[in-house]
Amino acid sequence: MKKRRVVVKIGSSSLTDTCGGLSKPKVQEHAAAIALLMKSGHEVVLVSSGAVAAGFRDLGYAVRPGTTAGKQAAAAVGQGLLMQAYTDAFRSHGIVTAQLLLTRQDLMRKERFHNTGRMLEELLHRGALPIVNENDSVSVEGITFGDNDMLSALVAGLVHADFLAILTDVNGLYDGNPNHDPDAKKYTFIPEIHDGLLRQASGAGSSVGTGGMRSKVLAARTAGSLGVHVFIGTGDGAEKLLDIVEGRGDGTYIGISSLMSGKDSKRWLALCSVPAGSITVDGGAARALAGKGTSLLPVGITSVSGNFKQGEVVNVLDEDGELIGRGMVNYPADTVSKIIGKPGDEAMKISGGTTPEVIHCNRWIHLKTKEAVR
Ligand SMILES: Nc1ncnc2c1ncn2[C@@H]1O[C@H](COP(=O)(O)OP(=O)(O)O)[C@@H](O)[C@H]1O
Ligand SMILES: N[C@@H](CCC(=O)OP(=O)(O)O)C(=O)O
Repeated sequence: MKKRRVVVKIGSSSLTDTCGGLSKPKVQEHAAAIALLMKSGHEVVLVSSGAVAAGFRDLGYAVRPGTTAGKQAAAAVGQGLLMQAYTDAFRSHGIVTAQLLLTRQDLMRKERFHNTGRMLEELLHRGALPIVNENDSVSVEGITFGDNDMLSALVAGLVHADFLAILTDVNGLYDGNPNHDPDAKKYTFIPEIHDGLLRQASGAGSSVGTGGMRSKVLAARTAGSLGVHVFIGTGDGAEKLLDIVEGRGDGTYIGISSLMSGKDSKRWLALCSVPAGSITVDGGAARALAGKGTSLLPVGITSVSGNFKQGEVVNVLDEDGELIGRGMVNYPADTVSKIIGKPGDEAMKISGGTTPEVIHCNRWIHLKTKEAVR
């Protein structure tokens, strides 16, 4: 896989324990995952929250302070603790850390913006890990970044990152807050952010997080406009970030289809994707898919199995049940079931979609059975 420049954003909820306060085991787990990503050849910039959450208890606050002065004071204590924990954790992996505290003005003025960018380039060139946070203790109310989700999107644009991974305490964007609505459904793949998605995302889920899912979706939109692809979700263990950049993360990918362009896309479909179901096609469709440049249309489908969602990957089988390939679907399983065997116009009327293709040829790989991985 291509070596990528990745910005990783870690929220307060993923760094603290249940009573607030920094969780060293969590810091160490993130450090192991970032170290593995760097050792695999990827360049990483870390945007880390957690200064206020790490500092408020030592100042005698029972909960995260609400006043500006309280947050600034807690951040002045917590930022040092946060960096100390990161520096210790990364030293054990032989990685040098660098602290960068930004205020909004640093990115608003062109000269400072370029200086910051050059400095980050130098750190990356030297193999160090820049760790960025807002300079909370001196940031002036009204001209802050608002939250670190937006800061991470701007940093990703500044360093021309390929990918922004936003790690949080929930495994992706749902069509409602899953902590309140047990029937909320998760999006695995979103081509781009539209206003309807913003309406489905609400505020913070923990007592230490600030912006909630809404600020992540807004950040994803900004990152997208800067040409950066985004993942929002979670993960465990040292492999989690490698899994995320290779398309196996537990969360929502935004704009990932173009990230996985050309050969990378095909390789990911073949090797790394985990099929969420299968579609069986008739002989005509099987022959067409085996040739070049053909998309899968509903008219060639004979049955559907599994409860896959839009944007997930499915196995495509011939009438004998043999695997012929794998592709990313434009419609969820229940919609595909309704348009089986239908001509394009009728299928679009039923699905309400803008394309009759169930799998576009750019998101399809033809596999011989013995090449199949799962
Ligand atoms: N549509 C949604 N999908 C997923 N999570 C949501 C949604 N709307 C609101 N949330 C909430 O957003 C929270 C994550 O944001 P936040 O608490 O600010 O985390 P962090 O500290 O990682 O930035 C989740 O725990 C969840 O309660
Ligand atoms: N800069 C602040 C974090 C602000 C913030 O956006 O927090 P979060 O929603 O947990 O990412 C801090 O370090 O405490």
